[in-house]
Amino acid sequence: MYSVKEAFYSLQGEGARTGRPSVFCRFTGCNLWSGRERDRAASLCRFCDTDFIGTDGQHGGRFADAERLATHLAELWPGGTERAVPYVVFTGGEPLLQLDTALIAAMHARGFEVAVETNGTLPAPEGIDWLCVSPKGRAELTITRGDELKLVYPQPDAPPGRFAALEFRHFYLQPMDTRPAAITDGEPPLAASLAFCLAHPQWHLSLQTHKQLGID
Ligand SMILES: C[S@@+](CC[C@H](N)C(=O)[O-])C[C@H]1O[C@@H](n2cnc3c(N)ncnc32)[C@H](O)[C@@H]1O
Ligand SMILES: Nc1nc2[nH]cc(C(=O)O)c2c(=O)[nH]1
Ligand code: SF4
Ligand SMILES: [Mg+2]
Repeated sequence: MYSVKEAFYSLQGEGARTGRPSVFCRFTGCNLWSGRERDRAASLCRFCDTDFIGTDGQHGGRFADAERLATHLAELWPGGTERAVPYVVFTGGEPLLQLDTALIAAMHARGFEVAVETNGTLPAPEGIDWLCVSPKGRAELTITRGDELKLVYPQPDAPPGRFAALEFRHFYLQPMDTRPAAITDGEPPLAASLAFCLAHPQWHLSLQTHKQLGID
């Protein structure tokens, strides 16, 4: 059984594949925050910009097996795009609480490339085509290799230097959107991220372009 908060077709807004049309599957639940505002200040991840409670979002629901969820997600991909490789991004919440080899295989069988956005604290199943890890300063990172490391910046307890020697192909700083958590102290994230990237060119800037575009 899989619990999905919402699923939608949009453009990847972040990281190395920014701009790529993608089906997003947002799983319910996370291991670093309950999702309830009253628990935010005491959680391991405090700046989350996402509602991942329940299954009541667009195209959300509970799916009995991998075949049913894969069929549901594949229906969100537009027809008539013969030259595009279909692309699904599993996110959440924390997708590695639910994503398994059966679902990856079912998406591959439908022609999809499979991407994952994870906090990197849980083991990843085999077969993921694009792994994006976004470390959270207060949580132990157990995934130390992948395609892109996308660090929300600044996090006082997660300086970029801690991650710079890990085995990733791309290193991104993503300015923290302080609105969800009503964070008002500290340096402005965009200016701080820009300055850090210019001073440490291993790191590239990732903007959350979907927010600028006003899309999901
Ligand atoms: C909502 S998370 C879901 C996937 C997974 N739990 C994770 O944290 O990577 C998706 C992406 O949004 C980023 N993110 C969450 N809150 C953010 C914020 N306030 N500002 C910028 N990025 C944020 C996360 O770091 C992650 O890269
Ligand atoms: N357009 C768009 N791109 C995204 N990339 C990662 C997202 C996420 O919430 O994991 C996300 C999202 O929520 N929307
Ligand atoms: S950003 Fe990711 S790890 Fe942090 S609470 Fe949100 S879903 Fe969980
Ligand atoms: Mg998001």
